[in-house]
Amino acid sequence: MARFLIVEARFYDHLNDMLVDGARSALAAAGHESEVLTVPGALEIPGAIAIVAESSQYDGFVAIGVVIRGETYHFEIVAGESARGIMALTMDGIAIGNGILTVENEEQALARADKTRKDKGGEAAKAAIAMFDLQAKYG
Ligand SMILES: Nc1c(NC[C@H](O)[C@H](O)[C@H](O)CO)[nH]c(=O)[nH]c1=O
Ligand SMILES: CC(=O)[C@@H](O)COP(=O)(O)O
Repeated sequence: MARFLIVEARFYDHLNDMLVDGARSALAAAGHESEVLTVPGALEIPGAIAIVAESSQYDGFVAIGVVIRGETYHFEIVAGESARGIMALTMDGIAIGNGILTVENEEQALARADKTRKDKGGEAAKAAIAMFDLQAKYG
């Protein structure tokens, strides 16, 4: 049994609830514990994981968020930089699954957040577990 922290950017409540539900279900199904930490937006997720990882309290992290394209270049910044930050932490050896949706509209987000459909929260949790398992074997 390992301990995972789900770091969620609570930007769209209903979509977040669905993604977190999928992540928690996948972690529980694999026999792992999970807690949830909420941050304002996807750009805060990598920094939050970096801070909490210093404490060594968790074995892995699941990043959860939703970025929906608006009218400006902001979408590219939030989508790209959150992924870049998470990737950098992954290369530092932190087990992370990236469940930040980067979509054109709410319909796309709903299909991906729903755990009976694309279940991207559950998928990210399974990726975090896979990276944790890899660390346990080779780390
Ligand atoms: N537009 C979205 C954001 N934007 C907010 C940023 O993530 C950040 O919180 C702000 O710039 C302060 O640093 N965040 C999302 O998670 N989703 C969006 O669609
Ligand atoms: C992430 C986004 O693109 C969105 O939330 C921001 O919208 P806008 O570009 O219309 O300010």
